[in-house]
Amino acid sequence: MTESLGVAVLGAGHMGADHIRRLDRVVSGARVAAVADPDTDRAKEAAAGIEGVSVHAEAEAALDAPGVGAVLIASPGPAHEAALLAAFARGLPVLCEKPMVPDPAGALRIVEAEVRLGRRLAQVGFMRRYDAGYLRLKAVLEEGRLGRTLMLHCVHRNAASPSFFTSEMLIEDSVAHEIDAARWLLGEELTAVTVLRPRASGGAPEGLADPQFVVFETAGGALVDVEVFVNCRAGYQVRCEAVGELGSVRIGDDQGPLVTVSGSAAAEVPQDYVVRFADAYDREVRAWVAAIRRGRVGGPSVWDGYAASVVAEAGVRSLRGGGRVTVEPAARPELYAGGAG
Ligand SMILES: NC(=O)C1=CN([C@@H]2O[C@H](COP(=O)(O)OP(=O)(O)OC[C@H]3O[C@@H](n4cnc5c(N)ncnc54)[C@H](O)[C@@H]3O)[C@@H](O)[C@H]2O)C=CC1
Ligand SMILES: O=C1[C@@H](O)[C@H](O)[C@@H](O)[C@H](O)[C@H]1O
Repeated sequence: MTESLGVAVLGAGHMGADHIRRLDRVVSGARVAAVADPDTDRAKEAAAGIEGVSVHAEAEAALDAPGVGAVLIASPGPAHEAALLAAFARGLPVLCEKPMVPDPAGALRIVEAEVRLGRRLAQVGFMRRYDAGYLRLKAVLEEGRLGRTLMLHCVHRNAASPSFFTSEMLIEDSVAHEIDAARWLLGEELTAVTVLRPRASGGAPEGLADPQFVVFETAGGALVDVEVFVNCRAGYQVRCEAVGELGSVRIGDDQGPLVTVSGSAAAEVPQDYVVRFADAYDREVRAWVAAIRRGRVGGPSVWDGYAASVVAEAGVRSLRGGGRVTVEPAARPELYAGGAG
């Protein structure tokens, strides 16, 4: 492919606007051809100054706009199923933000639709797989120096949650990242989940179960714990430590530059994911564009998206008082053969 890849971006909110900027200014070989958002003012603002872009209220109109050869879905999770099916119907490759489809039945419909096509068309936006720290952690585990991995300890804290956030979304939207990262790092499926609730923080909106402590069991007998705290107020903090038989490896403690002034020294803490994972999103979108230009789609698959939804749904049942809930996924189609993640 010699021409740049024309991308339709669906959703021009926080992530969509950031991906539009990235496609326009950071990633070579691609351009923003169309933007869709029911809030057309927001879409126009995100597309301002981009040559040749068209703006739409309806997602399907953007997919049919001139020059569109791929789709980046950054609308809210419940809108993803319709957008993925519309892209598949047009044979357009997709990068779909997580959660791919929050409801496992809908997620399975996406798997089945791609299997009917007989080839991969979609990549799911689990960007931790492109983060330098996570990649180093995975490399250490694969070297085998630590022996078998026994446990992962994860921390996922946001400074504040959006106003629409529910107790279930701490698992479906936030812990979704750790579910995928654990499957990918360990190469094992998560088979059971238990969600514990400490007392709620006074900093969380009334009624929100925040923080939560989530424990996953894996098929091979490892344990993964996740502290998720989406109104921690202090800043955005994502850490992961793998404990093996012979040692441990930990990422996420890197600080910003140390500023010393007026008798004290302090390091800056990023306030959100757009800053903390900026490099990972860049690498993710670059890899997606490069693969499409070579006629392929790689990265986290719709099966990975489905697996995350099934595990998260089990987590939601545990949160609602189900205790320890076992995960019961559908059979994995041949198209996605290989280990977990
Ligand atoms: N990978 C990551 O680290 C992150 C991923 N996300 C994911 O990105 C997606 C978007 O999240 P945010 O940008 O934070 O939400 P947001 O609420 O800031 O923006 C969503 C936008 O989508 C628009 N929209 C609603 N229905 C639509 C439809 N059918 N078609 C097109 N646009 C539609 C809304 O009007 C809004 O402008 C979600 O799936 C979220 O989970 C969000 C934050 C970080
Ligand atoms: O994906 C994300 C958001 O949707 C989610 O709400 C946040 O908790 C995560 O930190 C962020 O990476």
